[in-house]
Amino acid sequence: MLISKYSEPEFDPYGDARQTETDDGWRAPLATSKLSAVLSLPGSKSLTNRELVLAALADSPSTLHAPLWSRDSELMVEGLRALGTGFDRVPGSGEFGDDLRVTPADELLGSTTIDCGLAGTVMRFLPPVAALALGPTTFDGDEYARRRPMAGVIHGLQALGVDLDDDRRGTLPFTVHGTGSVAGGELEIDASASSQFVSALLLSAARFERGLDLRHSGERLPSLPHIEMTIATLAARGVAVDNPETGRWVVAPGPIRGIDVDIEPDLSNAAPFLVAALVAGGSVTIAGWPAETTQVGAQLIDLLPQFGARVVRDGDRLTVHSPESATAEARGIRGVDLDLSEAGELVPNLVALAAFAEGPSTITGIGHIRHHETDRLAALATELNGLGGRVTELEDGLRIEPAPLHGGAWRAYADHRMATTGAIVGLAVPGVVVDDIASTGKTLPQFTALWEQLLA
Ligand SMILES: O=C(O)C1=C[C@@H](OP(=O)(O)O)[C@@H](O)[C@H](O)C1
Ligand SMILES: C=C(OP(=O)(O)O)C(=O)O
Repeated sequence: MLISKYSEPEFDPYGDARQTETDDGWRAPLATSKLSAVLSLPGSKSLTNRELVLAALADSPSTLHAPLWSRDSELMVEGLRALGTGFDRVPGSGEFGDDLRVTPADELLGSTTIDCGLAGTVMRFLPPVAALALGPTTFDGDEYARRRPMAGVIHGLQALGVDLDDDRRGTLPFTVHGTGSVAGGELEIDASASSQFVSALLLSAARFERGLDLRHSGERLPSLPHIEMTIATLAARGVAVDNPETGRWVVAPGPIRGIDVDIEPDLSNAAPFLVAALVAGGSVTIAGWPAETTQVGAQLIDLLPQFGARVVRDGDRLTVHSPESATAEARGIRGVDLDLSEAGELVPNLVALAAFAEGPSTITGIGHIRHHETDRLAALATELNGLGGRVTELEDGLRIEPAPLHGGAWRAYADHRMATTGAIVGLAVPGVVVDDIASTGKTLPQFTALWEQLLA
């Protein structure tokens, strides 16, 4: 359990979830009538953690309005605080917690240890920051975090001349021996395993003495919208990223501006609620949907209609209605054939939807999600098949065939999106028990409370 170092009220990333857990797990509630819910969601993990890093590297203080307060953002704050960054909670108008004032350190200082938990953004985005700090910083995390790929960041920093001691394992734990500056310059990395390698280096690049001329050399580059998000957050702080050709990014050295920034609601965390409209029937509305965004969750607007949903936007409200072809006997969900290489983090929830479709689905381009919080391809196949599903693992994806599901245990593997996927299945299948619903605290500590609101 993570103890917040903030002043009162203490922040508990597992608060709502813990209250609803029993000894054997969380009994996923069954939907007993059609949904008609309007929900608001807390801030985006990807935006919050980028803005925290950039605020810490900026030349003046920043304020984050309506940031995410969750395990991943807490770990990012604690990591940056350990390097000397100042944080103050300030009352804000957000529904889900205070605003956050970030005061950059005069000089970043190492001689510390950073706990990355299971957060990809923390383990990838902070080592370049630690390289800019004076003194050694040791990185470690949860047990499974030691299996998540880090090579692009580790070898990338080493190639830039940073003294990084990783016992040649290419994973956590490792120590960055920061000297207060990074030379920067030309660099080639393979980011096939995670777009976060590219984002990590770009976020700190303007603070390198020669900036960065970064090339990606691998066969594929997953999660491109997340790199676009990195570029957009840098641009808002006066850092231009030149993209002269596919797979190459150039950043000139220069200041990163302190700014006040509104954090958008997390659109990937909208996925379980929107998917629920198709599984349980009825409609689900998310309030506060941004007019424009770089979040990959926005792709749900085009993805859900492929399963048969009707999606309506009305100002800042996005509503998903169950398929018009739905009847009292059938949900009317269509099977799909999708390449989700850009939207890997949406896969678990969409696979649950495919499990209720009338025809088979194939989802490809997602080999990299074997390196997310768990091997998501194996986890999804194992858990759905354990409930009677017919899911086959492909080299870079999954094939899902229609099959009647029955209740039983659903393992979350400490993965927030596996936990929410179990909740979706449990909407329509009686007796699904999720072993670790508290893992939703990684990015959405309010998950179980919002799920109750969804079903109210
Ligand atoms: O930069 C980010 O905020 C993220 C990038 C993606 O990582 P991968 O490229 O490893 O899939 C995504 O899946 C993850 O949830 C968040
Ligand atoms: C892959 C994910 O997280 P992380 O930021 O830890 O990579 C995710 O949230 O789906």
